[in-house]
Amino acid sequence: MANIITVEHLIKKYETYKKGSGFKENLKSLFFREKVPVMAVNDISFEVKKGDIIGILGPNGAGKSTTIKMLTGTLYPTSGTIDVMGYNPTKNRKSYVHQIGAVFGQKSQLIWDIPPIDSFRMNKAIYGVSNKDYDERINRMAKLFEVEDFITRPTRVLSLGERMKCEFIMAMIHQPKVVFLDEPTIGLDVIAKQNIREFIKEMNQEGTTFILTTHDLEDVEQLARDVIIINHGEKVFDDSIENLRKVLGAKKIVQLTLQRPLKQWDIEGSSLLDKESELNITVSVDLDQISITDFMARLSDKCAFSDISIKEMPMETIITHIYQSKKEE
Ligand SMILES: Nc1ncnc2c1ncn2[C@@H]1O[C@H](COP(=O)(O)OP(=O)(O)OP(=O)(O)O)[C@@H](O)[C@H]1O
Repeated sequence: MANIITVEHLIKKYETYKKGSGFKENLKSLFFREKVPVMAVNDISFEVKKGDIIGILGPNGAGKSTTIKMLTGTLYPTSGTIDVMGYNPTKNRKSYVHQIGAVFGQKSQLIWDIPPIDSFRMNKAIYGVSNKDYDERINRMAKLFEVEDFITRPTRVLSLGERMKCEFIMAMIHQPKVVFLDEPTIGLDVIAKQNIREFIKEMNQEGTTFILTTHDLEDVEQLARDVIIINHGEKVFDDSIENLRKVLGAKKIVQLTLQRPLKQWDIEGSSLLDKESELNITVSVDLDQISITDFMARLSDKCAFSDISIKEMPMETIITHIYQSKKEE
């Protein structure tokens, strides 16, 4: 599939100033300020395919927001190139913003004192959307999101979940081909999160490409087809979600409630991960060494248990492993 975004050797260096501690140091810094560079994004290259949903993950301060800001053209890169559908985001701003949409969980695009429906109309005028297209899109999105009841109330009285639904509608009125989402489900309850995710899936099926940064791994598991992980400004993973799941090998996590305490764990191809109590244990099973059927047979021979649950390796464990392994290198 064709690339919609190509990023090459992207670097963003912020300059901060060292602040002295104590009176003497503070006085000195009035006349001489020592520059301290922060490499927020340090030589990152990647590509995004048309129609993809790509998740950008990373711990706090990794450089995700800085990357998204450069992609949307609100921040100049120190060096490197960004190509989004043939556009350089910091040049030809006017035509570029017609092609993209953005939803930032921490920042509203709606006008606080007027109802969302009026903000929508404002975007309609800014982007020159025809009456027919506007009516069609608004009706459809309003139905999908069930926002009819509250889009006529001032934005400032809306709940966070209601406002976020309106933020999405606001970003989609001009039918952008690429949409950037920075923490779009932050602070939302499970139902609101699910609504937002369904909306993203639906818009993606109609051809919109989404670039998503989030700390919510559920967002990534449910939405992303490809994942980029950045840590300390550097790219440490760039592959499909399937391959991300396989980073620690083909493993299953088995939780057991035993009937009698076990002296030791010795089933080949598996290892004890956690012992919550004498009778409650968690085991990791390596499917490259033992099939789950053989493991179950061995388990039944070895011990009596009253409860069992078999799960995938948690995404959190995999991602923490990726963050840490890069740190140790
Ligand atoms: N304007 C700025 N001046 C100086 N340093 C900055 C500036 N903006 C961000 N930084 C620094 O750059 C690094 C990357 O910040 P960024 O906001 O991109 O991280 P992030 O991955 O989005 O983090 P989070 O998940 O906490 O939002 C951080 O160390 C941050 O302190």
